[in-house]
Amino acid sequence: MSHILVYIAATDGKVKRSSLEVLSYCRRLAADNNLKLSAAVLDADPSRYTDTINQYGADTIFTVKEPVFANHLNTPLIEGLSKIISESNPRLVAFASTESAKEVMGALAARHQAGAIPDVASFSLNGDSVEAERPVMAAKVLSVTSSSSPLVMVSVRSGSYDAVEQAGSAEVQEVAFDFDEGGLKNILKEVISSSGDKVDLSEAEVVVAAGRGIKDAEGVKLVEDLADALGAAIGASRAVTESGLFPATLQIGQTGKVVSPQLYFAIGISGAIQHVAGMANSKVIVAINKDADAPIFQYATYGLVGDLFKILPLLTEQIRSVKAG
Ligand SMILES: Cc1cc2nc3c(=O)[nH]c(=O)nc-3n(C[C@H](O)[C@H](O)[C@H](O)COP(=O)(O)OP(=O)(O)OC[C@H]3O[C@@H](n4cnc5c(N)ncnc54)[C@H](O)[C@@H]3O)c2cc1C
Repeated sequence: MSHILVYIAATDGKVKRSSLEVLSYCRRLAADNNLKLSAAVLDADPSRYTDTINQYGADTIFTVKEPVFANHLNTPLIEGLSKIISESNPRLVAFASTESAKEVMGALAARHQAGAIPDVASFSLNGDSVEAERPVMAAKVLSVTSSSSPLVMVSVRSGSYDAVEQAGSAEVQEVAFDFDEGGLKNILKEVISSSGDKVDLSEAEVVVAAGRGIKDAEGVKLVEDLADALGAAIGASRAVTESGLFPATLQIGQTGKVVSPQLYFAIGISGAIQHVAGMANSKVIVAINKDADAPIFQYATYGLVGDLFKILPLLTEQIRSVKAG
């Protein structure tokens, strides 16, 4: 029986939530189409991830163990996944839309003559064809794309599906893999963490995002205090990253990161369509803005109309005292 293969992205001992979302959805898709579900994890020590993957009901977990994967380079990843695809012959390969997914998926699709549909918000398998919806033009329009290739690859925007546990008893298959690092055109010399990235923005459950309304260092401090009280990741609008108040790596939106947390605070953000394109998938959106007509309130679950410089200290204090019990 053919299968759906899900690539599991994992770093520092933690599986990316977006990969578990894709795996959960593919479990349903596989069952509906009489296919098996497989997961692939490639790491210096993949065994540290198999228990977590097993909580999401895969039939098989392909593991590839190689020290080179510790460096997070795309070339060995492409080679390792290519080997799994050649040996196991899946019907569909699904990725979470992470930073490297487009390059890895593009290279694999070219090599295996597969149809590739990147950055989808939803997809389905109908007989011979894979059909997907992709947000385009700053998410104003959904384009429907389909591929009837014998092998199709998709990458899925984070937050498109829920990660739903269903414990399984997957068979773990170790795939033999030899990689000659001498052939690498890129090498990783050093990893420098960004100071604002205490919590990984793309994977965060709670995001506190700052807009131009925060104005200056005092506003930055208020946003940092709220994020600290909530254990949240900090994000920002382009107006703020361009002003230098927060680094460009924290920008959310069409030309920044796409986030899909359980809880999103939009602080002094007007709600321009280019910003909304990066956060509209958030489950609960709380907007704080002094302008009652700001477009962000159209997307907000809860809206607070008022001066953020007055609201944030009170909110942070309340959260701290609730957490302190
Ligand atoms: C091609 C293109 C790509 C783009 N990509 C992105 C992107 O990826 N991400 C992105 O964010 N933007 C992007 N933009 C820019 C986008 O169009 C907006 O200009 C930007 O999002 C505005 O940021 P903002 O909401 O922080 O600022 P503003 O629109 O200036 O809004 C500031 C808000 O703060 C409120 N405010 C001010 N003072 C206070 C106060 N004391 N208390 C409470 N509220 C207050 C105001 O009422 C206002 O609503 C892009 C634009 C283009 C053309």
